[in-house]
Amino acid sequence: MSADKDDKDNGGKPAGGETVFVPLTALAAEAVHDQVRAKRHAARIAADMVEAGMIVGLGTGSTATFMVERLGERVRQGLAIKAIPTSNVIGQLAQSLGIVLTDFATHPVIDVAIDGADEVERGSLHLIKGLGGALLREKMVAAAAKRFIVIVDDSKPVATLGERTPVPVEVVPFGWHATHARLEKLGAQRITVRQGAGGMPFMTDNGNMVLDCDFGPIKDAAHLAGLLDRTVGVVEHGIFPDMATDVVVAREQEIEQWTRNPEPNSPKSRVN
Ligand SMILES: O=C(CO)[C@H](O)[C@H](O)COP(=O)(O)O
Repeated sequence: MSADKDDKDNGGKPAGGETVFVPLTALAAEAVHDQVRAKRHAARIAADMVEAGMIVGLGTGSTATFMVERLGERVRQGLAIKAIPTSNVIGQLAQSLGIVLTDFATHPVIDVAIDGADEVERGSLHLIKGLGGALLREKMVAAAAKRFIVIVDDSKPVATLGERTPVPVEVVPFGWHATHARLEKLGAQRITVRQGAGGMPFMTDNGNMVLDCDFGPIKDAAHLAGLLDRTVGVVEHGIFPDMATDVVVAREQEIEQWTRNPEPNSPKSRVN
């Protein structure tokens, strides 16, 4: 139903009092705009924490892309860093911006990794990651980092992990139906094969498939992560328990920083 002139003169309600559904396009666009600004804000704050001489892990996704762009600006201004990217696309972007890439053979320890997330559990700082499909390299880079800064807009924090987001699970294509059955036995209520271009299954940079597993709210993330770690056919999964050292949550104007150390899980708020 659309609102005609009389409806508008009547506060959006037709003469009969029936509710009119006004198209939300403008409002939705505004919300998306706010979210983009928030992501850019969080990204900038984290990129500005990087210091000269550091080895930096570059995450994947839209928020991480803003962070890499900001690092590129800083490199153009003279910041000397080397980076390990978590995906081919981010590696290409970083190189195009003049950021020097390195690898684990040369630098097995990363000073700081900066990445987005799909969910951040308030308090524990456990994460779900991988809706962008880069979870394996993201976890390897985060695991090698002394400090792992997660950058999100305020749509990402949740009370319980799994509230809104399925757990992406990277599986070997060989025998994936058997892996699918094992994941169902672990309690996945709904499993979706991630789709790529042309109706084909999505393939990660490592040549694997992704099964998005809806476990519902996850009471014990570390326990489920352990079960997934031991599931044959699973290469990696998107539960990152106890890995984030810092989380930067951005709204349009306000920033919250949650830090695991020195006071574990204590939210520190400041307004920028
Ligand atoms: O885990 C990821 C990619 O594998 C991303 O960090 C996650 O999906 C968040 O993406 P965005 O910053 O675009 O919201």
